Amino acid sequence: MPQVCLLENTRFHAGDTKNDPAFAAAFGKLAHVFVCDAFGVVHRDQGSITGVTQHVEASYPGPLIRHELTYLSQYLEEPKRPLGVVMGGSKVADKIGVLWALIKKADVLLIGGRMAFTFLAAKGVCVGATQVEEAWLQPALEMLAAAEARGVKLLLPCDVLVSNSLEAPQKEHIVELGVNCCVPEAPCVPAGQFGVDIGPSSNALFTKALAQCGTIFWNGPMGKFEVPAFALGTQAVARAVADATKSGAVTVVGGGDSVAAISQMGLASHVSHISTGGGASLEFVEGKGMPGLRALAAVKPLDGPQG
Ligand SMILES: Nc1ncnc2c1ncn2[C@@H]1O[C@H](COP(=O)(O)OP(=O)(O)O)[C@@H](O)[C@H]1O
Ligand SMILES: O=C(OP(=O)(O)O)[C@H](O)COP(=O)(O)O
Repeated sequence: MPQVCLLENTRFHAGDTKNDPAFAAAFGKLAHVFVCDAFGVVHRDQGSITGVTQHVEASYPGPLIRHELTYLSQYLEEPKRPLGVVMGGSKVADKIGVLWALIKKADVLLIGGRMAFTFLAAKGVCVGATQVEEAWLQPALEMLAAAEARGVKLLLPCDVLVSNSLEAPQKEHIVELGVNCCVPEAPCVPAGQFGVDIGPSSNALFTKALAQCGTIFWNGPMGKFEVPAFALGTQAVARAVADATKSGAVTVVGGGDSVAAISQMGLASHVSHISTGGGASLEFVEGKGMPGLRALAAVKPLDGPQG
Protein backbone atom coordinates (compact mmCIF):
# COMPACT_ATOMS: atom_id res chain seq x y z
CA MET A 1 0.00 0.00 0.00
CA PRO A 2 1.64 3.32 -1.05
CA GLN A 3 2.04 5.80 1.77
CA VAL A 4 2.31 9.57 1.87
CA CYS A 5 4.44 11.08 4.58
CA LEU A 6 4.56 14.85 5.05
CA LEU A 7 7.68 16.10 6.79
CA GLU A 8 8.27 19.39 8.53
CA ASN A 9 10.73 21.86 7.00
CA THR A 10 13.95 19.84 6.87
CA ARG A 11 15.99 22.91 7.77
CA PHE A 12 14.75 22.60 11.32
CA HIS A 13 17.36 19.81 11.49
CA ALA A 14 20.96 20.99 11.73
CA GLY A 15 22.01 17.84 9.83
CA ASP A 16 20.30 19.16 6.71
CA THR A 17 22.39 22.28 6.11
CA LYS A 18 25.51 20.49 7.37
CA ASN A 19 24.86 17.64 4.93
CA ASP A 20 25.27 15.15 7.75
CA PRO A 21 25.44 11.63 6.25
CA ALA A 22 23.31 10.21 9.11
CA PHE A 23 20.57 12.75 8.39
CA ALA A 24 20.72 12.03 4.65
CA ALA A 25 20.56 8.26 5.28
CA ALA A 26 17.54 8.61 7.58
CA PHE A 27 15.84 10.80 5.00
CA GLY A 28 16.66 8.36 2.19
CA LYS A 29 15.19 5.42 4.12
CA LEU A 30 11.73 6.94 3.70
CA ALA A 31 11.49 6.31 -0.05
CA HIS A 32 12.82 4.47 -3.08
CA VAL A 33 12.79 7.42 -5.46
CA PHE A 34 13.61 11.07 -4.71
CA VAL A 35 12.07 13.89 -6.76
CA CYS A 36 13.62 17.27 -6.09
CA ASP A 37 11.49 20.21 -7.12
CA ALA A 38 13.02 22.88 -4.89
CA PHE A 39 14.81 24.98 -7.50
CA GLY A 40 15.50 27.74 -4.95
CA VAL A 41 18.01 25.52 -3.12
CA VAL A 42 19.68 23.46 -5.87
CA HIS A 43 22.81 25.60 -5.48
CA ARG A 44 23.21 24.13 -1.98
CA ASP A 45 25.10 20.93 -1.11
CA GLN A 46 22.84 19.86 1.72
CA GLY A 47 21.25 16.73 3.20
CA SER A 48 17.78 17.06 1.70
CA ILE A 49 19.15 18.17 -1.68
CA THR A 50 22.29 16.16 -2.47
CA GLY A 51 22.90 13.87 0.53
CA VAL A 52 19.60 12.04 0.19
CA THR A 53 20.35 11.05 -3.41
CA GLN A 54 23.08 8.69 -2.11
CA HIS A 55 20.45 6.68 -0.26
CA VAL A 56 17.66 6.13 -2.79
CA GLU A 57 17.43 4.06 -5.96
CA ALA A 58 16.88 7.01 -8.30
CA SER A 59 16.60 10.80 -8.12
CA TYR A 60 14.82 13.04 -10.61
CA PRO A 61 14.00 16.70 -11.10
CA GLY A 62 10.35 17.66 -10.75
CA PRO A 63 8.31 19.82 -13.16
CA LEU A 64 9.25 23.13 -11.51
CA ILE A 65 12.97 22.48 -11.91
CA ARG A 66 12.43 21.42 -15.52
CA HIS A 67 10.40 24.57 -16.12
CA GLU A 68 13.13 26.74 -14.57
CA LEU A 69 15.73 25.07 -16.81
CA THR A 70 13.63 25.78 -19.88
CA TYR A 71 13.96 29.48 -19.21
CA LEU A 72 17.34 29.79 -17.52
CA SER A 73 19.14 27.34 -19.76
CA GLN A 74 17.33 26.93 -23.05
CA TYR A 75 16.09 30.49 -23.56
CA LEU A 76 19.14 32.27 -22.16
CA GLU A 77 21.67 29.99 -23.85
CA GLU A 78 20.15 30.47 -27.27
CA PRO A 79 18.17 33.64 -26.82
CA LYS A 80 15.93 35.32 -29.29
CA ARG A 81 18.05 38.43 -29.89
CA PRO A 82 18.65 41.07 -28.82
CA LEU A 83 19.19 39.70 -25.30
CA GLY A 84 18.67 42.42 -22.71
CA VAL A 85 19.79 42.05 -19.11
CA VAL A 86 18.63 44.39 -16.34
CA MET A 87 20.66 44.15 -13.16
CA GLY A 88 19.87 46.10 -10.02
CA GLY A 89 19.79 45.69 -6.27
CA SER A 90 22.14 46.66 -3.58
CA LYS A 91 25.56 45.12 -4.14
CA VAL A 92 27.98 44.77 -7.03
CA ALA A 93 29.69 42.09 -4.92
CA ASP A 94 26.60 39.84 -5.21
CA LYS A 95 26.13 40.34 -8.94
CA ILE A 96 29.59 40.78 -10.44
CA GLY A 97 29.97 37.08 -11.26
CA VAL A 98 26.71 36.91 -13.10
CA LEU A 99 27.47 40.23 -14.83
CA TRP A 100 30.72 38.79 -16.17
CA ALA A 101 28.87 35.70 -17.40
CA LEU A 102 26.11 37.73 -19.01
CA ILE A 103 28.38 40.24 -20.66
CA LYS A 104 29.49 37.34 -22.87
CA LYS A 105 25.91 36.69 -23.94
CA ALA A 106 23.95 39.93 -23.71
CA ASP A 107 23.45 42.55 -26.39
CA VAL A 108 22.18 45.16 -23.95
CA LEU A 109 23.07 45.45 -20.26
CA LEU A 110 21.17 47.93 -18.07
CA ILE A 111 22.48 48.59 -14.57
CA GLY A 112 20.38 50.30 -11.90
CA GLY A 113 19.86 50.08 -8.15
CA ARG A 114 22.46 51.03 -5.59
CA MET A 115 25.03 48.93 -7.43
CA ALA A 116 24.88 51.41 -10.33
CA PHE A 117 26.38 54.05 -8.03
CA THR A 118 29.59 52.05 -7.73
CA PHE A 119 29.84 52.08 -11.53
CA LEU A 120 29.03 55.81 -11.59
CA ALA A 121 31.58 56.53 -8.84
CA ALA A 122 34.17 54.54 -10.80
CA LYS A 123 33.50 56.89 -13.72
CA GLY A 124 34.13 59.90 -11.48
CA VAL A 125 30.55 60.85 -10.62
CA CYS A 126 30.13 62.24 -7.09
CA VAL A 127 27.56 60.04 -5.36
CA GLY A 128 27.20 61.90 -2.04
CA ALA A 129 26.31 59.61 0.86
CA THR A 130 25.25 56.72 -1.38
CA GLN A 131 27.06 53.58 -0.32
CA VAL A 132 29.83 52.70 -2.75
CA GLU A 133 31.73 49.41 -2.72
CA GLU A 134 35.32 50.63 -2.84
CA ALA A 135 36.69 47.18 -3.64
CA TRP A 136 34.55 47.00 -6.76
CA LEU A 137 35.44 50.36 -8.32
CA GLN A 138 38.28 48.94 -10.40
CA PRO A 139 36.35 45.78 -11.46
CA ALA A 140 33.47 48.07 -12.44
CA LEU A 141 35.78 50.02 -14.75
CA GLU A 142 37.08 46.75 -16.20
CA MET A 143 33.53 45.64 -16.85
CA LEU A 144 32.68 48.90 -18.63
CA ALA A 145 35.76 48.45 -20.80
CA ALA A 146 34.93 44.79 -21.49
CA ALA A 147 31.39 45.69 -22.52
CA GLU A 148 32.70 48.29 -24.92
CA ALA A 149 35.25 45.87 -26.37
CA ARG A 150 32.56 43.25 -26.93
CA GLY A 151 30.09 45.67 -28.46
CA VAL A 152 27.62 45.21 -25.58
CA LYS A 153 25.48 48.29 -25.07
CA LEU A 154 25.95 48.87 -21.31
CA LEU A 155 23.67 51.60 -20.00
CA LEU A 156 23.98 53.26 -16.61
CA PRO A 157 21.37 55.69 -15.25
CA CYS A 158 21.60 59.10 -16.93
CA ASP A 159 19.67 60.73 -14.09
CA VAL A 160 18.93 59.72 -10.51
CA LEU A 161 16.54 60.58 -7.71
CA VAL A 162 18.33 61.81 -4.61
CA SER A 163 16.95 62.26 -1.10
CA ASN A 164 18.23 63.49 2.25
CA SER A 165 16.90 60.31 3.83
CA LEU A 166 16.93 56.68 2.74
CA GLU A 167 13.79 55.94 4.73
CA ALA A 168 11.43 58.59 3.34
CA PRO A 169 11.47 61.27 0.66
CA GLN A 170 13.21 64.31 2.11
CA LYS A 171 14.17 67.22 -0.12
CA GLU A 172 14.17 64.72 -2.96
CA HIS A 173 14.99 65.89 -6.44
CA ILE A 174 16.23 64.60 -9.78
CA VAL A 175 19.87 65.04 -10.74
CA GLU A 176 20.92 64.80 -14.38
CA LEU A 177 24.22 62.99 -14.88
CA GLY A 178 25.66 64.64 -17.96
CA VAL A 179 29.22 64.76 -19.19
CA ASN A 180 31.27 66.81 -16.69
CA CYS A 181 28.18 66.98 -14.48
CA CYS A 182 30.24 66.77 -11.32
CA VAL A 183 31.96 69.97 -10.34
CA PRO A 184 32.98 70.75 -6.75
CA GLU A 185 30.48 73.61 -6.48
CA ALA A 186 27.64 71.45 -7.86
CA PRO A 187 28.32 67.74 -7.30
CA CYS A 188 25.85 65.31 -8.85
CA VAL A 189 24.64 63.84 -5.60
CA PRO A 190 25.29 66.53 -2.98
CA ALA A 191 27.20 65.61 0.19
CA GLY A 192 25.00 63.87 2.73
CA GLN A 193 22.34 62.88 0.19
CA PHE A 194 21.52 59.42 -1.13
CA GLY A 195 20.84 58.20 -4.66
CA VAL A 196 17.63 56.25 -4.09
CA ASP A 197 16.26 55.49 -7.57
CA ILE A 198 16.92 55.98 -11.24
CA GLY A 199 15.32 59.10 -12.69
CA PRO A 200 12.67 59.69 -15.39
CA SER A 201 15.15 60.04 -18.26
CA SER A 202 16.74 56.74 -17.23
CA ASN A 203 13.28 55.15 -17.09
CA ALA A 204 12.69 56.29 -20.66
CA LEU A 205 16.17 55.14 -21.76
CA PHE A 206 15.79 51.70 -20.17
CA THR A 207 12.20 51.30 -21.41
CA LYS A 208 13.25 52.08 -24.98
CA ALA A 209 16.15 49.63 -24.83
CA LEU A 210 13.95 46.85 -23.45
CA ALA A 211 11.24 47.42 -26.07
CA GLN A 212 13.73 46.27 -28.71
CA CYS A 213 14.72 43.03 -26.95
CA GLY A 214 13.69 39.51 -27.95
CA THR A 215 14.71 38.09 -24.57
CA ILE A 216 15.03 39.84 -21.19
CA PHE A 217 16.54 38.70 -17.90
CA TRP A 218 15.85 40.98 -14.94
CA ASN A 219 17.30 40.69 -11.44
CA GLY A 220 17.25 43.37 -8.76
CA PRO A 221 15.23 46.57 -8.19
CA MET A 222 16.26 49.92 -9.68
CA GLY A 223 16.04 51.76 -6.37
CA LYS A 224 15.01 51.50 -2.74
CA PHE A 225 11.58 50.48 -3.97
CA GLU A 226 10.21 49.59 -0.52
CA VAL A 227 9.64 53.36 -0.13
CA PRO A 228 6.81 54.10 -2.62
CA ALA A 229 8.34 57.44 -3.67
CA PHE A 230 11.56 55.61 -4.61
CA ALA A 231 9.84 52.84 -6.58
CA LEU A 232 9.16 54.57 -9.90
CA GLY A 233 12.29 53.25 -11.64
CA THR A 234 11.58 49.68 -10.59
CA GLN A 235 7.96 50.08 -11.68
CA ALA A 236 9.05 51.45 -15.05
CA VAL A 237 11.28 48.41 -15.63
CA ALA A 238 8.50 46.04 -14.51
CA ARG A 239 6.12 47.70 -16.98
CA ALA A 240 8.72 47.60 -19.77
CA VAL A 241 9.36 43.89 -19.16
CA ALA A 242 5.60 43.16 -19.19
CA ASP A 243 5.15 45.21 -22.39
CA ALA A 244 8.03 43.41 -24.08
CA THR A 245 6.41 40.08 -23.16
CA LYS A 246 3.19 41.24 -24.81
CA SER A 247 5.18 42.04 -27.95
CA GLY A 248 6.59 38.51 -28.06
CA ALA A 249 9.78 38.69 -26.00
CA VAL A 250 10.73 35.86 -23.66
CA THR A 251 11.11 37.45 -20.23
CA VAL A 252 12.58 36.02 -17.04
CA VAL A 253 12.51 37.73 -13.66
CA GLY A 254 14.55 36.45 -10.71
CA GLY A 255 15.44 37.72 -7.24
CA GLY A 256 13.15 38.12 -4.25
CA ASP A 257 12.86 41.89 -4.47
CA SER A 258 12.32 42.18 -8.23
CA VAL A 259 9.68 39.46 -7.98
CA ALA A 260 8.06 41.27 -5.03
CA ALA A 261 8.01 44.51 -7.03
CA ILE A 262 6.47 43.00 -10.15
CA SER A 263 3.94 41.09 -8.04
CA GLN A 264 2.94 44.25 -6.15
CA MET A 265 2.15 45.82 -9.51
CA GLY A 266 -0.03 42.87 -10.52
CA LEU A 267 2.28 42.14 -13.45
CA ALA A 268 3.69 38.77 -12.36
CA SER A 269 1.44 36.92 -14.81
CA HIS A 270 2.47 39.31 -17.61
CA VAL A 271 6.04 38.00 -17.90
CA SER A 272 7.13 34.65 -19.33
CA HIS A 273 8.76 33.29 -16.21
CA ILE A 274 9.21 34.27 -12.57
CA SER A 275 12.11 32.30 -11.19
CA THR A 276 11.53 30.76 -7.78
CA GLY A 277 15.22 30.97 -6.96
CA GLY A 278 16.99 34.30 -6.50
CA GLY A 279 20.44 33.05 -5.57
CA ALA A 280 19.93 29.79 -7.46
CA SER A 281 18.96 31.52 -10.72
CA LEU A 282 21.99 33.85 -10.50
CA GLU A 283 24.39 30.98 -9.78
CA PHE A 284 22.88 28.95 -12.59
CA VAL A 285 23.18 31.78 -15.10
CA GLU A 286 26.71 32.46 -13.85
CA GLY A 287 27.57 28.87 -14.72
CA LYS A 288 28.51 27.86 -11.20
CA GLY A 289 28.27 24.20 -10.25
CA MET A 290 24.77 23.35 -9.09
CA PRO A 291 25.23 20.39 -6.73
CA GLY A 292 21.49 19.81 -6.36
CA LEU A 293 21.11 19.47 -10.15
CA ARG A 294 24.21 17.34 -10.62
CA ALA A 295 22.82 14.82 -8.13
CA LEU A 296 19.71 14.26 -10.24
CA ALA A 297 19.26 12.08 -13.32
CA ALA A 298 19.30 14.24 -16.44
CA VAL A 299 15.79 15.02 -17.54
CA LYS A 300 15.07 17.38 -20.40
CA PRO A 301 13.67 20.83 -19.65
CA LEU A 302 9.96 21.27 -20.23
CA ASP A 303 9.17 22.82 -23.59
CA GLY A 304 7.61 26.05 -24.67
CA PRO A 305 7.38 29.57 -23.21
CA GLN A 306 4.12 28.64 -21.48
CA GLY A 307 5.78 25.40 -20.30
N1 LIG B 1 19.62 53.18 -4.62
C1 LIG B 1 19.39 52.34 -3.60
N2 LIG B 1 19.62 52.71 -2.32
C2 LIG B 1 19.39 51.87 -1.29
N3 LIG B 1 18.94 50.62 -1.43
C3 LIG B 1 18.70 50.18 -2.67
C4 LIG B 1 18.90 51.01 -3.82
N4 LIG B 1 18.60 50.28 -4.92
C5 LIG B 1 18.21 49.07 -4.49
N5 LIG B 1 18.26 49.01 -3.15
C6 LIG B 1 17.91 47.88 -2.28
O1 LIG B 1 18.44 46.67 -2.79
C7 LIG B 1 17.70 45.63 -2.20
C8 LIG B 1 17.57 44.50 -3.19
O2 LIG B 1 18.82 44.05 -3.58
P1 LIG B 1 19.04 42.55 -4.02
O3 LIG B 1 18.89 41.68 -2.83
O4 LIG B 1 20.33 42.54 -4.73
O5 LIG B 1 17.83 42.29 -5.04
P2 LIG B 1 17.01 40.98 -5.37
O6 LIG B 1 16.42 40.51 -4.07
O7 LIG B 1 15.96 41.36 -6.36
O8 LIG B 1 18.06 40.02 -5.90
C9 LIG B 1 16.34 46.20 -1.84
O9 LIG B 1 16.14 46.08 -0.46
C10 LIG B 1 16.42 47.65 -2.26
O10 LIG B 1 15.82 48.54 -1.35
O1 LIG C 1 14.73 31.83 -0.59
C1 LIG C 1 15.64 31.19 -1.09
O2 LIG C 1 16.50 31.70 -1.97
P1 LIG C 1 16.59 33.21 -2.54
O3 LIG C 1 16.51 34.17 -1.38
O4 LIG C 1 17.94 33.18 -3.17
O5 LIG C 1 15.46 33.37 -3.52
C2 LIG C 1 15.92 29.74 -0.78
O6 LIG C 1 15.19 29.32 0.33
C3 LIG C 1 17.42 29.55 -0.56
O7 LIG C 1 17.75 29.86 0.72
P2 LIG C 1 19.28 29.85 1.21
O8 LIG C 1 19.99 30.95 0.50
O9 LIG C 1 19.14 30.09 2.68
O10 LIG C 1 19.89 28.50 0.89
